[in-house]
Amino acid sequence: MPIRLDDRDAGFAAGFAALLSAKREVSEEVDRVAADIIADVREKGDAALIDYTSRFDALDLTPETLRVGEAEIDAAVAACSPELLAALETARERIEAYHRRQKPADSWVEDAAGVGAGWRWSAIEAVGLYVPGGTASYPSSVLMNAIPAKVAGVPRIVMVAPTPRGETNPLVLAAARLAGVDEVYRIGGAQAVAALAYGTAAIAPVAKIVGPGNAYVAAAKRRVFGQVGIDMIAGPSEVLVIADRSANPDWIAADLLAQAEHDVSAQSILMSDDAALAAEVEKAVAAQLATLPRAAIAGRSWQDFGAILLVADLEAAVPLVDRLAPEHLEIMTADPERLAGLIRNAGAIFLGGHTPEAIGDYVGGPNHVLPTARSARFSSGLGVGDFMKRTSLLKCGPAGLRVLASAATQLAEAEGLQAHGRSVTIRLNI
Ligand SMILES: NC(=O)c1ccc[n+]([C@@H]2O[C@H](COP(=O)([O-])OP(=O)(O)OC[C@H]3O[C@@H](n4cnc5c(N)ncnc54)[C@H](O)[C@@H]3O)[C@@H](O)[C@H]2O)c1
Ligand SMILES: N[C@H](CO)Cc1c[nH]c[nH+]1
Ligand SMILES: [Zn+2]
Repeated sequence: MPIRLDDRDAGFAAGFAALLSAKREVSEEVDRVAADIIADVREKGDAALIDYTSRFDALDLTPETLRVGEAEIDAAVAACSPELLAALETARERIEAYHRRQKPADSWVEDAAGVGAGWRWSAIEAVGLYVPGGTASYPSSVLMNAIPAKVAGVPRIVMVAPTPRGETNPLVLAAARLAGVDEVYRIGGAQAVAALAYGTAAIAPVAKIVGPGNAYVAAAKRRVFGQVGIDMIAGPSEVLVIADRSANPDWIAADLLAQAEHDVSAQSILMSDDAALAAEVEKAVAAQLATLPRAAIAGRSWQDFGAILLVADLEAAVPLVDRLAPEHLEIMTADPERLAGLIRNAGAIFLGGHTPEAIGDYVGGPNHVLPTARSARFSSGLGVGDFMKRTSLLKCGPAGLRVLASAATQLAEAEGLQAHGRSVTIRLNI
């Protein structure tokens, strides 16, 4: 049974707090397992990768077969139908056009003191893309990870993706080729994250790891942060649908199940001011579940983490949405833009009944790698900026230095740092 709460009930505050703190992913056990795997990969390198891939993905590899060869990628492209490759190309074009708009600009200004100051953006030298592949394969996630990296100008783009039982979805490899990925390795989980962070004999380390994955992947990314950069915590998928009487209950049910089918730890929530609509949605979820091939996964997610929140008034529900900070927020109300304008915390917002979140997963243009587990309070979806860093630039001539010297030396003195002050004044005596 999904959780049911009504903000007019006495127990609502406690029930909502319990919903917020429900642990869907990082349990201490998952974190401990990820830590052990990382330590093992650091110690034993490729041998540990081979061992874990055999254990978790039922695939026997050698140091030579960890990497997917160019001939295998050629064969995968050839195995995809022209229609599917055309769909992939449509997605690529739209995702690239959207991300080109994100490219940040350098800046340089010479101020009244004659001092020049600015910044310069440069691409990160090597990035690792995690593409999930445990219970489903994600060609779309290849594009969402690789295209912004390419737009940013990253010179070395490395992709890892598990291939359970050695079954590779050819479209994953075709997407890697289309998006310009440089190296592909058939490994996943915490072991792949560790290999990217610390390197092994077969895999040179990268400077940053991005991309979504299950709880083990998310825990490993948290653990290697510092050794490498990471984008965010993009764990099991989430959707919050906020709907009024104008919405179609069958469409809402379909969207709730679209996220639930990702993972037993996924979370789908409906928030509405209309109890009759909520009841219709619940009925529609049950009916549609019966016809889904991934009903076992979606059903468990809905039973364990699904929720229906009734609110007296949608506007007053805005602070609740901000506290949940969902990965995806769908607004199916008479005036979605107005409600969207009031919301601060959401990874991505989908406006109106004709914008199913799945369009954003594949071809909308915006990135589908988004912050989960309430991290949309402080982070954003993957973008070009995640693959770049900003270096500041400063230039004083003799006149500019003279203008700023007095303030700088006074501040140095106040901090008790005499060498700092002297490094300024020594230049004034010439
Ligand atoms: N937030 C986002 O942007 C976004 C986008 C796409 C997918 N997702 C999420 O990505 C996830 C994909 O998960 P998945 O499982 O299909 O693929 P995955 O590639 O993330 O995980 C598979 C790997 O997990 C490891 N693993 C599995 N069980 C383990 C165990 N008991 N101990 C140690 N390691 C273990 C294995 O190494 C395996 O290769 C889903 O949760 C989905 O919701 C999120
Ligand atoms: N909804 C996922 C992000 O939570 C992304 C995805 C890829 N393919 C299908 N869906
Ligand atoms: Zn999805």
